[in-house]
Amino acid sequence: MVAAKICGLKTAESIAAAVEYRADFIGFNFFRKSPRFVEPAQAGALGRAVPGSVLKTGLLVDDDDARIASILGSCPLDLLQLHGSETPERVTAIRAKFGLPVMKVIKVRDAADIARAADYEAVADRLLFDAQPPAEMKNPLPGGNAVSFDWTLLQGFRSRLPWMLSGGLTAGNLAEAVRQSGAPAVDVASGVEDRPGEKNLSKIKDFLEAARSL
Ligand SMILES: O=C(O)c1ccccc1N[C@@H]1O[C@H](COP(=O)(O)O)[C@@H](O)[C@H]1O
Repeated sequence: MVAAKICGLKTAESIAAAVEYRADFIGFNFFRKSPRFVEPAQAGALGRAVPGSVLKTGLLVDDDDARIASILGSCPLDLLQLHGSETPERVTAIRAKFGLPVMKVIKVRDAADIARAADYEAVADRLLFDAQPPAEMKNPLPGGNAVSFDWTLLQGFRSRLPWMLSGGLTAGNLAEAVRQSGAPAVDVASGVEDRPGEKNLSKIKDFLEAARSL
């Protein structure tokens, strides 16, 4: 079994499916330019239906303290996912100010990117490896682009921190992604959707069942 996070949830139905099929984490996306963006007040209301055993994650991209405080004022969260270019110093500051665990995202194209994870070992609580979008992609998001990287780059990766794999995962490629990377946990946004921002409940079920079967 690998732990699983379903990210970019913004309806009661998709949250109910994630809870029913035993997601370990759910993610609310607070990056305004994303098709998965959810208003913090709406996320706060949706979050009331999430049992305490499922960690509510807030996806943030290079937000300042005022915005993070404002989000947390409307939406209690268990984990902050920092998906921008936050430095180790910024991660330290966010963690100290808000008193919440932080998952720092490392965007991967080659082995040098994996090595950058070491910069966050002492300051983050978790790591998440996502793909860097290819240079030719037009208007990529900072994540959630349904793009994978070479999973074998993570083979033998060791960290004192718990870590997750993301980037272009689906129920169909999950077993191979976990086999090649050794990931103990996985995260998905696009791979459980019909269109950007539109979750498909059957795909959520299939993804979570696939994760539990590994
Ligand atoms: O999903 C988004 O719209 C998004 C926007 C900005 C930053 C990150 C975003 N999503 C995260 O990206 C990865 C990969 O997603 P996908 O499965 O390839 O679509 C995942 O960790 C999402 O949490």
